[in-house]
Amino acid sequence: MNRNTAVLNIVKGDDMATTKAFQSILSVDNLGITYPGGIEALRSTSISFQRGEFNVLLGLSGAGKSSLLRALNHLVKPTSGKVTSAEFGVLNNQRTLRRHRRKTAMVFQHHQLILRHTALQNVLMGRLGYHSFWRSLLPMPRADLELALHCLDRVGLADKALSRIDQLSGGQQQRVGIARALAQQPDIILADEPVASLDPATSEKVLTLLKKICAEDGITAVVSLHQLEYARHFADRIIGLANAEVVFDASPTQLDDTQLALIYKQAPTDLKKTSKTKPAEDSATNRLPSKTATQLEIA
Ligand SMILES: Nc1ncnc2c1ncn2[C@@H]1O[C@H](COP(=O)(O)OP(=O)(O)OP(=O)(O)O)[C@@H](O)[C@H]1O
Repeated sequence: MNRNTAVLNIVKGDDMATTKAFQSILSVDNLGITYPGGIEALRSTSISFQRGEFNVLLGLSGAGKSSLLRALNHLVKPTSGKVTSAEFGVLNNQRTLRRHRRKTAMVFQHHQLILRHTALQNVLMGRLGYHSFWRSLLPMPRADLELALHCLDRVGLADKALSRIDQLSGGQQQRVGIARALAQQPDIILADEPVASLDPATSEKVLTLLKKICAEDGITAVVSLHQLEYARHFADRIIGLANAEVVFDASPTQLDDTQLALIYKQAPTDLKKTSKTKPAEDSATNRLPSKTATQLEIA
């Protein structure tokens, strides 16, 4: 069943709780992204993201995941089509964009933290969007400090508040990245390959934390991943991209070998041979097994 049909059917059922669960928070309409030089990263794509949903973007390298994700707050400018925030409207002017960005936090693969600053100072950066340029030159208000400490506590790093980022492990750094996103008090978190630099055990911990926090705070997440097993495990909804187009958009339970073949452009029989092993099973080396579906995406 097409996802939109499924949503409509439920909404028609007049179940108010379910209707609320499917409230759109952000949508893209006929979105196209073409980079200078004519590389088409996204072709006329329309998607509606629902409040509180944990969305995972899957696809081969170059499929268009980062471009779509970054277009959601205009870090990449769409060439055609539009992005609409349910709260602030179409992102077609600076004022709307600023308001939308303030409530849309980003988590990056390489954290984008300032290494020689403390964890607390980095988390406080999440508050900058709430202050004027001039105000941000002064020490941050006490309420912001308390909020930043609370965010560090939620990611289990209260005791590292005064540690420099370059004294933390990769997993701890990413948790600081999540705390900084939280300090923004966002409605939406965009996470671009947030666990690509982490080992499997740490990746699972970071994704578990991100999912838990989003569920607790009703945050909508759009997360690009290269690991199929994590997508299956954590996503409420998987959006599969191939060749700059959405080729799959449904719950993980509907992602069968035929659909995977569309995303990874392989024959379903080839996928069967390689899609069974789970990433955590190769615990001896703490690396992904050499022939798992998780690596189909990386190929
Ligand atoms: N700044 C850019 N300038 C020109 N072309 C770009 C730029 N960024 C991305 N592209 C191209 O756009 C296409 C989509 O790239 P994108 O980074 O969105 O894919 P992706 O699915 O996120 O890939 P990956 O998983 O490797 O990050 C690719 O062909 C890529 O080379």
